[in-house]
Amino acid sequence: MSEHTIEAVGLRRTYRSRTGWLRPQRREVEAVRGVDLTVGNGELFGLLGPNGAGKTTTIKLLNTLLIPTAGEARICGFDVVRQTREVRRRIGYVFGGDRGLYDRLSARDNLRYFAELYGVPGREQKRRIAELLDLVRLTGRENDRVEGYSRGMRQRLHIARGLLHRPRVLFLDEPSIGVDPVAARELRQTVADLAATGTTVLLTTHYMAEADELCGRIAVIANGTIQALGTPAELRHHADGRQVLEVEAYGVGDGQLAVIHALPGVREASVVVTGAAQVLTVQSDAGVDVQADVLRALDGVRLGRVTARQPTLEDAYVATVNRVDAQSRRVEAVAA
Ligand SMILES: Nc1ncnc2c1ncn2[C@@H]1O[C@H](COP(=O)(O)OP(=O)(O)OP(=O)(O)O)[C@@H](O)[C@H]1O
Repeated sequence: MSEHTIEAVGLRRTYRSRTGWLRPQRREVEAVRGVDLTVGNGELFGLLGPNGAGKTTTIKLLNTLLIPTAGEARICGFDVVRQTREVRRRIGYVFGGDRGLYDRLSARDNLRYFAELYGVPGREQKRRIAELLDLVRLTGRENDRVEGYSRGMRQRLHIARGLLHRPRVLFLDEPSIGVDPVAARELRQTVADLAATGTTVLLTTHYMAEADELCGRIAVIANGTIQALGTPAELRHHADGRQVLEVEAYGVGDGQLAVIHALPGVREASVVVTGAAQVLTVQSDAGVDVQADVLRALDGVRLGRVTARQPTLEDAYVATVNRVDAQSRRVEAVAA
């Protein structure tokens, strides 16, 4: 089992909570329902999925913050339940957002403080901190107070903090959440540089482009299970044999979307709101020209640009996630 840096077999986690006050009811959420995963040494692996898919729960099961309801996992050969100390020594955890740094201290002093906390030997601290400031491109700003940092800079400092004790594995949970596109690009560069140092990275993200650019392999997770796993190129094959029509529109309703979905040759149809406009994306079999039918179904809706294009990794992802949504709706209907 131990030739993999991360290995999970049949991982499950059910949350039990109570809702209501007068008549409390028990509620169970199966957040992770049997995840099998192996990540090799030095790999940059992405967990990609929509909100509530189970990404954070999976990370927390692997980094010992949560105990699995069933299944097992090992990090560098150590069991996450029975050998937590061994595991913790070898991992770092960085999550998106602003918490966890001391605003009134400089980056250097923050790192000094955490180096003490993580037991980095005194004689090593100075060199390690300088190395990390360099890696996360904060050299030159290291003596400024963190309160003046942008979100992207803070996030890079978080990464440096997570690496102080030279972990073999770094868990990065949604690193670019709330970070502007330019800063997100710098952040991605930091993650790529980090992977080049041989650290194994498990990254969760909503952003397809981020996963595509950075990750050697990606697992698409939805509804608590892995729906697709492979290199970005392999995942793109899920959309092979398809073509995509994109229509900018203003006011597409659910009824019209259902009609488009039912058209001959159409495999997926979804609407995303971008600013004032909607973008309707229709995936169809490559040999079938659905454009005229789609435009007819949109009769009365104000339309903008209409583009036909080849499928991207994002389309493959949408296809996978929509398939899961449809399945779970069917299961709910049967249960009702
Ligand atoms: N502490 C908790 N108690 C009860 N339910 C929880 C708890 N934490 C998460 N859940 C539920 O478990 C499911 C998976 O959540 P999780 O946070 O792992 O998803 P995620 O893929 O990380 O989502 P996001 O991208 O929104 O962070 C969701 O339905 C969520 O509501």
